[in-house]
This record gives sequence, C-alpha cells and structure tokens, in this order.
Amino acid sequence: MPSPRRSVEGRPLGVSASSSSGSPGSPAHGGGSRFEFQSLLSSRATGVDPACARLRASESPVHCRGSFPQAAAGPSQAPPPPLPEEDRMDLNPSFLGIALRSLLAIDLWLSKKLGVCAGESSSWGSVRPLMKLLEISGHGIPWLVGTLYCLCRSDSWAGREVLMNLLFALLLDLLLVALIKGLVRRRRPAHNQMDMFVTLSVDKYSFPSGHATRAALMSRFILNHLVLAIPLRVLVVLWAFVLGLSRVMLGRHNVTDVAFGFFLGYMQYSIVDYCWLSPHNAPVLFLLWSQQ
Ligand SMILES: CC(C)=CCC/C(C)=C/COP(=O)(O)O
Repeated sequence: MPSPRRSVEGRPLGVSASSSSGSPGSPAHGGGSRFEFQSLLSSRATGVDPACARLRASESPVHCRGSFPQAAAGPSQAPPPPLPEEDRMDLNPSFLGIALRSLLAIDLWLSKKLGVCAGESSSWGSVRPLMKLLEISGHGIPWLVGTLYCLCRSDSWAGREVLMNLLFALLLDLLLVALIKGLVRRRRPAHNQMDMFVTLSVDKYSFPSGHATRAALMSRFILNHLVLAIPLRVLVVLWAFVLGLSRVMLGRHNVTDVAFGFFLGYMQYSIVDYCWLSPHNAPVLFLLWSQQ
C-alpha cells in the first residue's frame, strides 16, 4: 500500500496550494484535523479507495494526535476507533525512546554475558562462593552492627562524631535505595538465584544495586575520614569496584543497576558531608548517646 509523501515534519505533502499560505487548515495555521481532511479529499480526487486512504492517514504521525476521526467522519460514516496509546508509541518512536531502548538492550545483553557466576553450573561457577563472601562484605547488616558496636566502644568525641555520621550515612542509604527500588520496580535478571543473605521486601527489585551504593558511599566515607596509607586507600577503591562487578557476575543485577548505584552512593556521601552531624548542630543526639 503506497503511503503519502511527507515533509520533513512528517506531514502529508499532497495538499492544495493554499496549504502554504497560512489559511485555516494549513500547516502554518495549525489546523491539524483540516490538514488530514484535505489529504483524504485529494486521495479521492486521484481515485484511491477512501478506506485505504483512512488507513494510510491512521499511520500518519499527525493522526496520532487523535484529531482525524472527527474530521473524517461524514454523516453516514462511523469514525474509526483511535489507536491504542502503545501502538502510537511504536509507530512514532522518539529519538530518546530509541536511545533508551538501545541502551536497555545493550545492558541486558552485557549483563547476561557477564553473569558468569549466576549458578554453580555457570562457566565461572566455582568462584561463586568467593563472590558471595564479597556480597556479605557489602551487606547492610555487618556495616550497621559494626558501626553500632564501635559507637558503643568509642571513648572520644571525635570518634563518636565520625561513627554517628557513618550510622546516618548507612540509614540514609537503606532508605533511599528502598525508596527508588519501590518506585522503579525493575525485576532482577532472570538468571539470578534469589539466595541472598537477609533481604528486605524491596530487594526483589534490582534498580539500583544497594551493594553498589554502599560500596561507593562507604569507600568515599573511609577515604575522607580515616587516615590510611596509599596501598590501603587503593584497596578500598578496589573493594568497591570488585563488589559492584560481582553483583553482575552473580547475576543479581544488570550493569545499569550497578552503574547507577555507584553514582547514587557517591552523591549520598555529598549529602552526608553537607548535613554533617556534630555536637554543635545536633547536641541532643550526642548528649543522648553519651548517657548510654
Ligand atoms: C537487611 C538490611 C539491613 C539490608 C539489606 C541489604 C541488601 C540485601 C541489599 C540488596 O543489595 P542489592 O540491591 O545489591 O542486591
């Protein structure tokens, strides 16, 4: 079936000469329905079946606005039903839509390729126990328990201040990740085995990776508040990177979940730094803790 010639904007070209003059119904005039009507009339004049012309008009991006049915319906013709929204999207994808779909396809393909420890029978299945150990090193519970323990044992105000902020950072991270996971609701990859150590209900979702946010947040926190020798600093960064990579290798996450997790964790540290709790701006918190 031949389709109408279109201008760069996707509008039919086969219309009367007056269409460029700014008269009502012309593109310049903005009369979308009238414009479609004219293209139908011209198809009648050239002997094309009106039913085919209607079909072709329904393929038009202009028609996607839903203005045509009223215009085309004569006294004896019922207007054709409007296209469902999802069909319109498919017929007229935007550049951003194509870019996002392509990114998603690459993400899924790459994540599947990298998921080499997703099961015991996977190509790198023998490294799975090591990856799961790494998983525990970035889990929220050991970090929370460790911070609370150190906070109880700390006998200096300076140490208490840093640990109080570490606790705040960990809680903020749990909250933000749970919030985004609950909003986005992206399923974990199909090849993931849900055999993780203690999870929350939102952890059935994968975007963003909570381990990646914690890895970025904790490593930035440690690098800024612990005086460490260079080799140890390198080790902290390596730990964060390998932990993120292991999420994809275990099949727990897609690459974009981890990439966004790193970004979010990095930003979370900026929030913590900005709201830094101290005996000056949160005296109640520190007094309460010192009385424990
Ligand atoms: C129960 C507590 C305190 C934390 C849950 C930690 C957890 C299981 C996060 C999920 O991480 P991924 O999103 O990387 O799989």
